[in-house]
Amino acid sequence: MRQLRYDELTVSVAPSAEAAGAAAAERFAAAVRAELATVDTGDAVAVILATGNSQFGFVRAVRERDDIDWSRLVVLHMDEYAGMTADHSASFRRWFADQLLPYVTPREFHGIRGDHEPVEEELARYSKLLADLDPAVCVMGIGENGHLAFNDPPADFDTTALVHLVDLDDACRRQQVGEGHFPSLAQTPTQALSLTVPALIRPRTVLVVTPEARKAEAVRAALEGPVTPDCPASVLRTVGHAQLFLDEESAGTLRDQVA
Ligand SMILES: O=P(O)(O)OC[C@H]1O[C@](O)(CO)[C@@H](O)[C@@H]1O
Repeated sequence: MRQLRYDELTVSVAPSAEAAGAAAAERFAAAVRAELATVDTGDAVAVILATGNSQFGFVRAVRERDDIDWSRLVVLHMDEYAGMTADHSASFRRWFADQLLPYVTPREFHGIRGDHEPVEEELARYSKLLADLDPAVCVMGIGENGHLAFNDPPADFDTTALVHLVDLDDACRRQQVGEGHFPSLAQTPTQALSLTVPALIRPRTVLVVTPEARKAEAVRAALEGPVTPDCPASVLRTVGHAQLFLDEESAGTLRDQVA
């Protein structure tokens, strides 16, 4: 795996999406073991995990590992469409029900109830969970528009909120149609509940898994462009405890291969 560095950010380039996910899963397992060693025996550690096609390599690798004590992990996630029921095929809670929970049994899994009314109550509930559990590790992806969770550009880097209601931009919504989650743009939700950028980068270990050629432009902007809310993922270059896992395709347009 090639190692690059952009400002404070370590970037690892794996030969394939599967290898990038496996490398992130190995780092995740090590970070979890280190965190568990710092708490009392029997106590749990909270982690934030992402969903989406970019996370398949990671989730497939992490659920097969035998060195993660899931009984001592509390799993949170980072976003859900507003109004979305948990059984809809595009629901991010459904993603966990399909991709992770049949394979491993965390002590607790807390889904974001996108369909809860009023939405302010759900934002407050999830914000309190995050504040109380203080997650130690976050694993996420980068969207085609450079977003982190559902923080589309321009993202708020300075908010003191942990979870907020956001409008989804057309690029983000088009990606969801392109991936087959919704039949058309008109049927794609326009709002979501999302962890904020400060909440996503607050954990002591931040692992970002972003394979595939369709992410290459967002990756190039995040690493080689300015650090700006117009490219939300560029904030990762200011985070000393983050590591980005690419494959050769998503790293394919990087001009300055900084060793
Ligand atoms: O994996 P995808 O679908 O490319 O998405 C990248 C990021 O966007 C989201 O799917 C939606 O915000 C995140 O959960 C994920 O980390």
